[in-house]
Amino acid sequence: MAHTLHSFDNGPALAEALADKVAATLSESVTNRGSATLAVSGGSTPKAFFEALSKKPLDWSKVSVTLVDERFVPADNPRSNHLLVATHLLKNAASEAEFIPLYQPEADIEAAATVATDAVSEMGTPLDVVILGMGADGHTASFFPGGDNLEDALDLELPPRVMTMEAAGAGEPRLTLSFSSIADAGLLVVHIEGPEKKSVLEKALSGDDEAEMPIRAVLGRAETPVEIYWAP
Ligand SMILES: O=C1O[C@H](COP(=O)(O)O)[C@@H](O)[C@H](O)[C@H]1O
Repeated sequence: MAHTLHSFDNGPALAEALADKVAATLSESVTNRGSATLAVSGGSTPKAFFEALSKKPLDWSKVSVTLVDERFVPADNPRSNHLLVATHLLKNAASEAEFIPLYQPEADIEAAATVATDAVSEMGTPLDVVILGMGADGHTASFFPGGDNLEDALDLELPPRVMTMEAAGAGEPRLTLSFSSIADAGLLVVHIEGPEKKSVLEKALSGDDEAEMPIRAVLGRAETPVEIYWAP
C-alpha cells in the first residue's frame, strides 16, 4: 500500500503539524457524523504531539479516545499508556473527550481483552484517526517480533478486537488493537522521530518479512495509505 513521508525540521514543528492534521480530521468527522474516534500510541515519542493536540479547538465532547496498545498495568503505574495520555492529552480543550481504556481491572489479561473489545467496538468502525509509533525492533502497536499472538494479530481476516500479546521485548504482557482494527482508519499515521527510527523505517521498507519487523504489515498491507511523520 502507498505511503507518504512528511519530514519536519524538528520535533516541535512535527507535533504542531500533526496536531493540526488530526484536529482537522476529527472536526470533519464531528461535523459529518456528530462524533469522532481517535486511537493513539504510548511510548516516549508522542508527548509533544499530545500537548499540542490537547489545545486544539474542536468539540472534544464528541470525541472518543482510546489506545492502540497498553501494558497490563493499572493507570497509576508509571509505565501505563493510559497515564501518559491522561497526563499529556486529556487536558486543556481535550479534557472534554471520552477515554476508553484498554486496561481493565479483571482477574487476568484474557478477561481484560474481552471487556476491552466490547468497549472499543462501541466506538464503531472504521476508527477516524489512528496514530502508531514504532520501536527500534520494528514493532508497532504491540505487534512485537516473536509475539505469542503475532500471527493472529496481523490477520486481516479476523474481526477487529483487542488481543493479548507477550513477547521477550515487550516487558509486561500487553493488550493491543488487532491489525484489522486499525488498517482501515480514516487517517493512519506512523509517527517516528530521530535518525535511528529513520534507519529502522528504511530497513522495514526494504524487506517483507513481517515476523522480523511487524511494522511491515502496516506499511505493506494497510487498506488506508500510511502517512509517515518524521523529524530528526
Ligand atoms: O512499547 C511501545 O513502544 C512504541 C514506541 O515507543 P517509543 O518510546 O519508541 O516512542 C509505542 O508505539 C507503543 O505504543 C508502546 O506501547
